[in-house]
Amino acid sequence: MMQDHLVVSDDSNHPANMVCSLSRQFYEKEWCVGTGGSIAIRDEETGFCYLAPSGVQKELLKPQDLFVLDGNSKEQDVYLRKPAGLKLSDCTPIFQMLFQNFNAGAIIHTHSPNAVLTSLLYDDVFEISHIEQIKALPSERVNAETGKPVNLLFEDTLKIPIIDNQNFEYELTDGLQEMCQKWPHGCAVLVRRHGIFVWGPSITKAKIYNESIDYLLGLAIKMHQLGIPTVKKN
Ligand SMILES: CSC[C@@H](O)[C@@H](O)C(=O)COP(=O)(O)O
Ligand SMILES: [Zn+2]
Repeated sequence: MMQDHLVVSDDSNHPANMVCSLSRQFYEKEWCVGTGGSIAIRDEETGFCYLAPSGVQKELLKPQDLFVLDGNSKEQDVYLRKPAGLKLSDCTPIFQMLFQNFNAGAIIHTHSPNAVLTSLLYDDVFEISHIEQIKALPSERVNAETGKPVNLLFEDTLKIPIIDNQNFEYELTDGLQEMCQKWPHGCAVLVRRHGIFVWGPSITKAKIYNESIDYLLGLAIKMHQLGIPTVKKN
């Protein structure tokens, strides 16, 4: 029972197609090379979670390579689709923790060189302020009328916590969960000498957050080289 109908669709916005097309894009950006990185999407309507297999070249992924888990179930590993001969992403415990406990609709994990370098320039938290692009990222504030989160302002400071890497991906889950509890409005955690996890309520939002953060991390590295502080004191 391959359940191909769960992953085969003409719609380019179908989660299975999005995992594949974004994995290709992220390979081109050197965020997901040599099998590194992974993307997971939870379909808002069905609650089904689309996950990539482990240890494969992510830029070559096809929808038929994807696993589908039932995100509606209290049990962790209810497989709706399990491709033969493939193993679930090592990031799965982290993805499930973010889907279940922090309402993530999509998670992007990359080994972006900007993320790895930035994790070596800051101790516990990456910080940057007064750069226009931070306005693409969520703040702690909510809109009084809609109750929905609003984005950071130009003069706000974006903060992203950093945790230390471990030998195995699953060993990062508790540290990441701790940071999500400490920073409930955050959308990213850097993993030192490894990369970054970025999430959002949808894959569109997660992609915008990931791109914006990477742009800011790249700027921060150059600012360090030029001796410019990344947080502006008025
Ligand atoms: C280059 S191996 C990288 C893995 O250990 C891991 O960090 C990773 O990003 C992808 O794991 P995967 O199991 O292929 O989804
Ligand atoms: Zn990784």
